[in-house]
Amino acid sequence: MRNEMFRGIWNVPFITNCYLVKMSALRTSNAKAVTYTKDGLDSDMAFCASLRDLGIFMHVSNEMDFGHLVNPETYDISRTHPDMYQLFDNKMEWTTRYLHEDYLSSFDEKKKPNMPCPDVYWFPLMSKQFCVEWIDIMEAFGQWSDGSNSDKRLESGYEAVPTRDIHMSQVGLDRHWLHILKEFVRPLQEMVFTGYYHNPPVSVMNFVVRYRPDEQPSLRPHHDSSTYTINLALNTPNVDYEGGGCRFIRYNCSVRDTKRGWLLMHPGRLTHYHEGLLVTKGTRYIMVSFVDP
Ligand SMILES: O=C(O)CCC(=O)C(=O)O
Ligand SMILES: [Fe+2]
Repeated sequence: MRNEMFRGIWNVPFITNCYLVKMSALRTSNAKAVTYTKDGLDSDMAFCASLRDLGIFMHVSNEMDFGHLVNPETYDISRTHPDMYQLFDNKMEWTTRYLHEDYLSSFDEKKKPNMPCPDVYWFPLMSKQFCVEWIDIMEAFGQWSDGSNSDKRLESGYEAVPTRDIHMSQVGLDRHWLHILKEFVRPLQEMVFTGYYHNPPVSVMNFVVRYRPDEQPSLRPHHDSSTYTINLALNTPNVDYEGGGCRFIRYNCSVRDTKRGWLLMHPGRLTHYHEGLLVTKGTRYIMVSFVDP
């Protein structure tokens, strides 16, 4: 019943926390005996006992979805977009809200995967709402790195190709992001890079990059320290910014028309030397992971 294998209405001896009352049941004269107090019983027990004594029936229904009650132990209203942090407490709603509506279509056997450049794959992953809230969370946190080579967040303290970025560990979303990698990204990877299996994917570098003309407008050619990299577009070219995109130098092939919520997946080294193209106006945001360094 709780897992919705059955839908229906059940007559039950006890209800608690939250209920709807048909007022006419309580407007009868004997309903005056309904009480929340009875020796030795807590208030819910006392209430239900008095309803039973009066022959007033209680029911539980799962015929309709009424939404959910948040768990106040884990729902942290001090966070920007606390629902984003509810992945482990409220998985079903989280997935409905934040996974891209076309995510599953990538697994359609009749469909050929999108490959905008050689061995660069392109999949819908996260919803528009996810992208909007993810950017909000980063901007509310606001502590973008300074783009220099020294980076205290890394074990080595050194970043060879620095970006202006925020790491997921800084905003308490690293566990959530690793779960996304394991549950949603890994199955896509297994489909296109066949025979490579690594579960769970390992990733220590998970970050949002911000490109702006007056801050960091582009990223010089480099390899990533990854087996494969994912690069998720969080906003939209020619709407939120001009220019931008990712160029794969060996193939002289660029992806400029990136789509919000879609990820690019490409090998990190050797063949996929790449660069971040110049943003000439506005702000471009991407979420990047170096998977299996
Ligand atoms: O701007 C891009 O799309 C490329 C980003 C990138 O290569 C990186 O962050 O390592
Ligand atoms: Fe890169």
